[in-house]
Amino acid sequence: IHDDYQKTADWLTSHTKHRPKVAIICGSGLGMLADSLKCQDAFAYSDIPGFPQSTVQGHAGRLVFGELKGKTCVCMQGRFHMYEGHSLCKTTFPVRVFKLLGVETLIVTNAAGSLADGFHPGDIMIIKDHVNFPGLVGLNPLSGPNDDKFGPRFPAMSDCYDKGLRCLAMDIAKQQGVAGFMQEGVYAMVGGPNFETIAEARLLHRLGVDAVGMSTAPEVVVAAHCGLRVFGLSLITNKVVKSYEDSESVNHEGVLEVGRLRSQAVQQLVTELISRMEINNNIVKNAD
Ligand SMILES: O=P(O)(O)O[C@H]1O[C@H](CO)[C@@H](O)[C@H]1O
Ligand code: HPA
Repeated sequence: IHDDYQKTADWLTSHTKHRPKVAIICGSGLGMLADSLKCQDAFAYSDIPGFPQSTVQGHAGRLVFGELKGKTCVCMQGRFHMYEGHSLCKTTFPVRVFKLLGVETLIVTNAAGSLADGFHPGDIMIIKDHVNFPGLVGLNPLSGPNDDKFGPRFPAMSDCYDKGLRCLAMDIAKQQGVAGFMQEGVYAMVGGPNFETIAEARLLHRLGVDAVGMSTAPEVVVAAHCGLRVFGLSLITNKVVKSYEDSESVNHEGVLEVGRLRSQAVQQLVTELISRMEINNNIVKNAD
C-alpha cells in the first residue's frame, strides 16, 4: 500500500518543480483559496495516478501547486467524502501523498452547521478538537494493518490541532479586524449525506458539539498519525435546526453561498497564517 502513495508522489514530483511544505484542503465553497497561489501548476484529479475523483458540487477536483507569500503550498480544490462511496482510505489518500512530498503542515477547511448558541452563519470557527463519530464505531482510515512507515499502531489524538497555530490565527484575526466573527470550538463529523434530524441536532448540542459537518476528521486522524502539524477552520454556513417550531431548513446551495460571502476573509486569514508560520521546524513565529 505504501507503494501506491509513493507512485502518486513520484508522478507529482516529476510533473512539478514545486516542493510544498504546506498543504491546504478546501471545503465546500472554499476552493478559491487556491486561486491566490502564484506560479501555479494545476492537475485535474482525473489525470493524477491513484487519485480518487470529486463528485460534489463546489469541489472542483484539482490539485494546485504554487507559492503563497514565498512559501510553497499544495492545495486540494475539492475533497473526498465518505458519503460519496469512497473508502476512508481513499478519502484520506492525498494526506499521505502530501507527507511523502515533504509537507509538514496541513490546513483543513470545511463548511459546517452550528449547534453552539452564540454561533451565526458567516462565523469562522478555529477547530480546537473534533468528535469523529464514524471513528467511534470503527469507521477509521487507520483500520487494517498498520503501516509503521507512516506512524504507530495506536496514535495519540489528544493534541492534533496545533495550539501554536490556533493562537497565531486568533492574533491575526484580531489584527485583520475580523475577531468579531471568529470562534473556537469542537467540530463533529457525521457520515451524511443527509443533514441532521432535529433529534440528532439536539443530541449533538447536548454532547457539547459546536459545529457539525461530513468531512475533515478522517483527514486529521491520518495527518496526526504521520506526524503532520494540523490547523483547521470551519466556516459556519448555517444553524442546525434544533426546534420543531423552526420552519427553516438547510440546503447545499445555501452552504455554498455563505462560502462565497466569506471567501475573502477566509483567504486573508489563511494567507497571513501561512506567511507567518515558521516552515522547516515546529516553532511558530509570534505575532508582532
Ligand atoms: O466538509 P465540506 O467538504 O466543506 O462540505 C460540507 O458541505 C456539504 C454539505 O453542504 C457536506 O459535504 C459537508 O461536509
Ligand atoms: O448543517 C450541516 N450539517 C452537516 N454538514 C454540514 N455542512 C454544512 N452544513 C452542515
